[in-house]
Amino acid sequence: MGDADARADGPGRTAPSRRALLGWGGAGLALGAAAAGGTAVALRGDVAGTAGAGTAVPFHGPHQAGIATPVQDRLHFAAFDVTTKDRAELVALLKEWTAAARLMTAGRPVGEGGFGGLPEAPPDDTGEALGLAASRLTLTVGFGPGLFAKDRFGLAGRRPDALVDLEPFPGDNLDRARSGGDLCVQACADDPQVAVHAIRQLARIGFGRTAVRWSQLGFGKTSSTTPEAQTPRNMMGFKDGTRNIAGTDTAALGRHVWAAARDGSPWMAGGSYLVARRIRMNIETWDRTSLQEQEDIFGRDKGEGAPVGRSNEHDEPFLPAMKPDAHVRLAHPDSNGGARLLRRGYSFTDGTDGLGRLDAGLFFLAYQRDPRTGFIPVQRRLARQDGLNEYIQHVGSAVFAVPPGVRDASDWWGRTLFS
Ligand SMILES: C=CC1=C(C)c2cc3[nH]c(cc4nc(cc5[nH]c(cc1n2)c(C)c5CCC(=O)O)C(CCC(=O)O)=C4C)c(C)c3C=C
Ligand SMILES: [Fe+2]
Repeated sequence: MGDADARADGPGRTAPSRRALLGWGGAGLALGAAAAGGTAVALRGDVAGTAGAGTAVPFHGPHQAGIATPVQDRLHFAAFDVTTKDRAELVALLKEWTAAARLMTAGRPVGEGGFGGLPEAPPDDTGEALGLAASRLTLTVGFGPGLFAKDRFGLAGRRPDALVDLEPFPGDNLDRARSGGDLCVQACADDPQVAVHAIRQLARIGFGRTAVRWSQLGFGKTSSTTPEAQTPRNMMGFKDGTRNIAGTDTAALGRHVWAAARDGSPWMAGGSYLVARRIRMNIETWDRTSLQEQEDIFGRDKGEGAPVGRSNEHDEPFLPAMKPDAHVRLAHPDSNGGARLLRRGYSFTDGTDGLGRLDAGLFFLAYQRDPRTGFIPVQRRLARQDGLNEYIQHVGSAVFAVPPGVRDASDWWGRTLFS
């Protein structure tokens, strides 16, 4: 039995899965190959007639899907602590996660499915996505700094210099319970149930080896990688993502997003670095702020999204025309030595804070080739000078090395790191 066919059913214990016992692994390989071949119509269901239809995003490729691929409507992001101390168990987990992700992104249930198997055992798949379309589900995995700690998994010498611990920025009010993590999985889909189902299956497969540390649901993407499409709006009502890096801009992606072997960690070539920040908005205060003040704060108008002094959203910003503390002026590459980020964040509303205010904001996700020349210099400037700071607070933070894509049906998340 291979690593991928062992599943933990308690701390330190592994048991053969029903999938392994019944030998369904070949079906996963065939589906992975189909997904790799290009856009596919994905059917999720155990038996003919229960399946939905929809588009699947190819799982295999040089880069993980979910970075430069078009942004979906919904997010479920989860950070995990690795609870096993055993490197072989961690490798087995990553292989099992890869096999499950390959199936789910192709619109298939995990393992043997949600019903019809051995009546004595729980089904391999929890079932809530049966009959739903693939919904452009992408699953993107990342490795946090803790994974590379000395005397843990023998990875200390492989920690990329770019995987820095983020410094505290002025104004941060970080909640440790919503920060950090050894592993992360970003699940994006057009159907929230599909994204939530995917994280749930991975958490379940990881039982005994990982535990969910924190998670975040998101809606209403606040940035897109498709500039030709309508720019989405954030919870402050402004178009967000106008000057994002496009998923088709291979030159900008190569320069600012994809890590290269020459950057110092060859295992990361084709990967990227993710910074996640949970940013709470004081929307009740914002809602009492005049339109002029709101527009000054961003340096763009609220209707069209045009930069100050210009007429159209995609006109080139003229920074000297903006207030010195305007967000766009401070975040623009010209103010930060050319730094550019691929933003992929989502809005969130997580109930209320007990004081009559919505716990709402932006779950900021940014991919870059190196946070030391990407997020960090931009955030240093914003944290000190941004007029937006009066209305926002950073309450969660994490950074992850996002390895290259899974090449084919025999490959797995993290192979280049562990091999
Ligand atoms: C450190 C990076 C950034 C953080 C944190 C951040 C928070 C944040 N941003 C908005 C809303 C908008 N941001 C816009 C542009 C923009 N923001 C950043 C970086 C961070 N934002 C960059 C690099 C840029 C692009 C600058 C440029 O090249 O012109 C815009 C304008 C539209 C757009 O281009 O996307 C809005 C609106 C919020 C609400 C927020 C925290 C809650
Ligand atoms: Fe911004």
